[in-house]
Amino acid sequence: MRSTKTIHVISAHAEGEVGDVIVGGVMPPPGETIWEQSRWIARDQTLRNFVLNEPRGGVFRHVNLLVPPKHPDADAAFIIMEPEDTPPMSGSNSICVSTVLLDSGILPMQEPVTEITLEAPGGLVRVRAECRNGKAERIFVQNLPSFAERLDAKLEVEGLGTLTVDTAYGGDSFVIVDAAAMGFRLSPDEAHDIARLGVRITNAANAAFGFHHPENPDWKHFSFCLFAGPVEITTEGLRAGAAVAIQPGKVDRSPTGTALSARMAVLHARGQMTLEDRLTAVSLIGSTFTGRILGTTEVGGHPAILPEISGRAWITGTHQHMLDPSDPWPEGYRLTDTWGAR
Ligand SMILES: O=C(O)[C@H]1NCC[C@@H]1O
Repeated sequence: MRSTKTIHVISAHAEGEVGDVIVGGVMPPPGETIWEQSRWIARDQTLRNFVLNEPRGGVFRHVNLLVPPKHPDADAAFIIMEPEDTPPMSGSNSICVSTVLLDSGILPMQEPVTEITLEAPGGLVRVRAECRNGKAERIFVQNLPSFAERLDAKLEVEGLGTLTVDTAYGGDSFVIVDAAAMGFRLSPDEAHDIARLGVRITNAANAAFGFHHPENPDWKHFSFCLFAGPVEITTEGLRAGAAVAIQPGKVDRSPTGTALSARMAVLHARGQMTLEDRLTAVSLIGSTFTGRILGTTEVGGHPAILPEISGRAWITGTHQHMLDPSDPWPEGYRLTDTWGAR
C-alpha cells in the first residue's frame, strides 16, 4: 500500500443527510478568519474534489473539515463542503460535526447536557447537546441570525410562468415556494421532480434578483430552493413538510436546518410565528428538525431572528481516504447521470 495523502474521516448523518467530518490528515488552509479559510478551500478546489467527487464522494455527500478555532470563545471550528458550495453555515452539517466531536471523544462530553461553541465560516454557533450513555442524543444549535429578504416577490421561471416566492437567509440563502401551489404533496416519490424544478427556480432567482447579505458581501447567490408545506397546528406545536433542492440537483434527506431558520424568519416577519411557538419541519423521508425563535435582532439594520434548531445525528463509520500516486484521477470525476437531476 502507498499513498501521497491519508485523510481521516468519521462519517455521520443528521436525520438522513450525510455530513462526514475530516478529523485528521489535512493541514488548516491559509486565512485570518474561518470565512477566509473557507474561501481558500472554495477557490482551490483540491480538497473539495478529492473528498466530494467520485470515487470517494458522490452528490449525496457533504464533508466538513475541522480546523483550529480563531475565536477565543470557540471550542472547535469547521469548514463545510457541499456538492457545489462552501457555505457560511449548515444545520445538518453542524449537527453531524457536534455529534462526531462528542461521540468520538474529540471534545469531552458531560451528561446529561454538554454545551460547546462552534465557529462556522459564517460565525459562532452555540450548541447544547443532550447526552446519555456516551451518546449525544439531540443537538440544539443556535443558528446564525436569520432574516426574510423578499416577501411575495414575482419570479418568472421559463416553462413554469410567474411564481410567487419569498427569499430569506437562515445561515444560507433560500428561494421559498409554496409546495402545494407547485403541485407537490411532499411525498418521497416526488424527490426527482423537486430536485429538478428546485434547481431551475434557484437559477431563475439568481438571474433575476441575486442574493444580498448586508454583512457578508461575498455571499451573493441563492444556494437552495425550499418547497414549503402548509403549516399545521398540532398539540405539539406547528408542523410543516420541507423539501430542499440542493445544487446541482438533489433533495436534502434531512429537513434542512438553514431552511427551517429561513422559514421561521419569514413566518415571524408575517406575524405567523411568535417566540412561544415551536415549528417542526418534516423531510421527504419523515425525519424532523424542530425550531424555535430565541429572540430578535438586526443584521445590517434589517430585522432578523435568532433561531434555534434541533435534531439528531449518528456516526456511520470511519474512513481513511488515500491517493495512490499512479491513480490517473487524483481529483476524481463527476458525470451528469448522478451529478444533478435532469
Ligand atoms: O440542514 C442544512 O442546513 C443543510 N443540509 C444540507 C444542505 C444544508 O446546508
